[in-house]
Amino acid sequence: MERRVFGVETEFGITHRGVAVDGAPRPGLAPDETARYLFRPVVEWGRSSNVFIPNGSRLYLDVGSHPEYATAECSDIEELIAADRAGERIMDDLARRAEEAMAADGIDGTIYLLKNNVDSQGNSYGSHENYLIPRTTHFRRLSTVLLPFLVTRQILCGAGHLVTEQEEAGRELGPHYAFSQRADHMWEGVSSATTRARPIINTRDEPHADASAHRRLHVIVGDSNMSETTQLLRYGTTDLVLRMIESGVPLGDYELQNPIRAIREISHDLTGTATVLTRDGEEMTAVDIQAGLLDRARRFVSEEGAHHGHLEQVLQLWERTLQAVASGDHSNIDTEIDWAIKKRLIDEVAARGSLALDDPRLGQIDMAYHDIRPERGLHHVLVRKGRAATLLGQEQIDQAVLLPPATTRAALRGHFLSTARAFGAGHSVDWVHHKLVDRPLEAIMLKDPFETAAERVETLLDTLGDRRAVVRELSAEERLDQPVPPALSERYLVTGGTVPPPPVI
Ligand SMILES: Nc1ncnc2c1ncn2[C@@H]1O[C@H](COP(=O)(O)OP(=O)(O)OP(=O)(O)O)[C@@H](O)[C@H]1O
Ligand SMILES: [Mg+2]
Repeated sequence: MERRVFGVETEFGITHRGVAVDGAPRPGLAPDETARYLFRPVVEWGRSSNVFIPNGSRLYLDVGSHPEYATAECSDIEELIAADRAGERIMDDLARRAEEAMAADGIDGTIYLLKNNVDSQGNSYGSHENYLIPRTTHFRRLSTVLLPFLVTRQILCGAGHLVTEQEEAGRELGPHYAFSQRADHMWEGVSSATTRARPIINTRDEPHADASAHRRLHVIVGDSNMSETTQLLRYGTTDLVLRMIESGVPLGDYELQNPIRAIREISHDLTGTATVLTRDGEEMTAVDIQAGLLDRARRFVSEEGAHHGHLEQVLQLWERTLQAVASGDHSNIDTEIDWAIKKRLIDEVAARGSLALDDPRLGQIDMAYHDIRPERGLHHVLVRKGRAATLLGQEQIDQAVLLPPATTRAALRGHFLSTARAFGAGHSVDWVHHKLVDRPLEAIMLKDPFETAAERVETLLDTLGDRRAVVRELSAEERLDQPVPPALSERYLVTGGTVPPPPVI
C-alpha cells in the first residue's frame, strides 16, 4: 500500500504514594481512585471519561485503572512517534493537576505514571499498534511471515525486563534480564479476543475505514517504548515487512510450530541462541529469522526505492541490533534500543553496589525507567546525559499535543470538534463519525482515513454561524494560557458576528 495509516494505543500503569513519615512510605490512594482524579479535568471538559480531544486522539479510562491514550491516525512514522510522545506529555500534565487536586482535598503524595507493561503484581497492560492494510492481504501470509516476525521482533524493540521469579512453567531460570515485558503475557497467535486470550495479532474486524477495501491490523504483542529510536525500529520494520507481504514478494516460510512457546523462550534468552522450531521442523534462532527478513528487506528497498526518509536508518539500526544480540556486545546499540539502554544502567548500578539481580533496588530502576515525569523518569535522565538517543525535536511533540496530524482525517476530526466547541454546540465524534447533536440526520462518515478536506464537514459546520467572520484560531501561546490542560484547550474563539439562533425542533 502506497501510504499507510498508523496508530498506537498506550495503557499506563498508575500508582499513588503517600508522603513518607519518618522514612517509611505511606500507602497512597488505590489506582482506580487515583485514575479518577487523573481524569477529572477530562470528564469536566467532555462530560465523559472516553473522549476525542483537539489533537484528534482519544483519551480513555476504562472501568479498570489503566488510563489509555490512543494516538490519532498518522500517515508516517515520525508523526506517529510525535503523537505517542504527546500522549506522555498529556498524561503527565493530568498527573500534575491531579496531585494538586488531591492536595486540595487533603491527600498528599505523588502520582507515578509508568509507560511499561507490567505492574508489581504481575498484571499486564498493553501497547497496541494499528496498521491499515489492504483487505486483499492474505491472512495466511500474516501467520506464515508476520507472526514469526512479531514473535522475534522483541530482540529489536523489547523494553527489557528484570525477571526475579520464575515466570515460565517447566523451566528453572534464576533472576535474569529478558528482552520483553509483554512476551510472558501473550496466550495465542492470531485470534479475535483481546483481553482474555491476548493474541499477538488481533483479528477483530473493525477497520474504522471502508471495510471492502481495508483492514485495520491490530497488533497487541509490543512492549511500550520509551526510546524514540526504538519506536522508529519497531514501526519501521513492521511497516516494511507488511509492504513486502502486500507486494507478494517471497519471504520464506518461518511459520512456527508453537509461537507462544517461542515468544517466551526468545524473550528469556538474551544470548539470542535459543532455537525455535518451524513447522517444517527446522531449528532457528530469533536472529536467524530476523536476519532473513532484513536481507529480504534490503533487496526490496533497493528494487523499490525508499518510501520514507528514515528507511536507511531503520535498516542500519535493524542490522546493528541483530549484530549486537549475536555478539553479546551491546555497546553499539545501548543508546538507541530500550532493552539495551535500560540493561546498561541496571548493570552499572548492580556492579557499583555489588547488587544481585533480584535486589529490589534494581527492580525499582526497571520501573523508574518508564516513569513519564521528565524530572524523574530514568529514561528522561539518560536522554539529558546523552546516554539515550532521540529522534524528534521538542517543538514537534509540543505541536502534537495541540494539533492533529495534517495528513489524515484526524485533521478534520480536530477541526470539527474544536469548531463545535467554540460555538458551544453539542456534538459527538469517533474515528469515523462526526455529528452535531441538533442535526443528527446530517451526521458525516469519513471512511477514508486519508481525507483531509471535506466540503461536507464545512457545510455542516456552516450551520453553526458565519465562521469566517467570527472564528479565530488561537496561537499556541494563547492556548497554553488557558487554565485547562493544554491538550484540552480551546483551539478556536468565536469573536462576534452573528451566531444563529438555536434550531426550531
Ligand atoms: N483505518 C485505520 N487504520 C489503522 N489505524 C487506525 C484506523 N483508524 C483508526 N486507527 C487507529 O487505531 C487506534 C484505535 O484505538 P482505539 O483504542 O479506539 O481502538 P480499539 O483498540 O479498537 O478499541 P478499544 O481500545 O476500545 O478496544 C487509534 O490509535 C487510531 O489512530
Ligand atoms: Mg484501545
